[in-house]
Amino acid sequence: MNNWLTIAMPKGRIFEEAAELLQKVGYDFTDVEDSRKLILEFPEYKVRLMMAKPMDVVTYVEYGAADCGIAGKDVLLEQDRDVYEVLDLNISGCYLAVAGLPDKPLSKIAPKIATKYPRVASEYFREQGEQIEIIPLNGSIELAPLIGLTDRIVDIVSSGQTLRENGLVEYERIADITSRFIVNPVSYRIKNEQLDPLIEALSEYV
Ligand SMILES: Nc1ncnc2c1ncn2[C@@H]1O[C@H](COP(=O)(O)OP(=O)(O)OP(=O)(O)O)[C@@H](O)[C@H]1O
Ligand SMILES: O=P(O)(O)OC[C@H]1O[C@H](OP(=O)(O)OP(=O)(O)O)[C@H](O)[C@@H]1O
Repeated sequence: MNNWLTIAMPKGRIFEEAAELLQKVGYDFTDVEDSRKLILEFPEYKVRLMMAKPMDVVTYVEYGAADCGIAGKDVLLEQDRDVYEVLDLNISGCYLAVAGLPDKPLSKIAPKIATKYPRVASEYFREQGEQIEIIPLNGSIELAPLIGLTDRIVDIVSSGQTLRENGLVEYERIADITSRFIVNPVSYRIKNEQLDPLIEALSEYV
């Protein structure tokens, strides 16, 4: 079993696109979608899938619990972990932006920013010369400016529907985001016979 490849897969929206891509290179994980199992084994491929929360994929890969995984660039920017980012899969495209109520200037002293990405937000505003106060949240970030909790949010935007339907506007765009194929540095060396062909095959389709 130790020559198997353990892949940390993000549950939810990325999984579907990632499974489609992996099917193109011969790995059919489509029936996984209906399962609640968290570890799934595929002897035919010598692959073990770990079904993880998207925010946790990089942790599993950094600690070697998974040899490789698929994570959004937002998570990689936020967590800054010791993994190799070997391929941009060009799936789950979105972007990180600063947003808030329209025509609302930033508070002069320590404007409050709600976000699931405190490190990204702090670095961004520091580069703008702004001293901010982070209000960390885990989801539905758009609520914060609506209830007067914060001046702005730093969150993911894709179609802009969530911002529009909540009367929020985008102020600045921080970074374009896609999902990336990441590898544990030790696995990259000792399992390169399995990893190199997979990365090579994927690179033909991204
Ligand atoms: N609206 C979106 N459109 C496209 N990609 C997105 C969108 N929102 C997030 N993503 C990407 O998908 C990844 C997972 O986001 P998602 O919000 O589904 O996960 P999560 O918030 O960790 O899970 P949950 O929402 O179940 O708590 C993000 O890291 C990001 O790269
Ligand atoms: O620009 P849009 O197409 O509207 O997409 C942006 C929304 O998508 C994500 O929310 P998600 O649905 O993942 O819920 P969450 O807020 O719990 O992360 C993100 O947090 C934004 O709220």
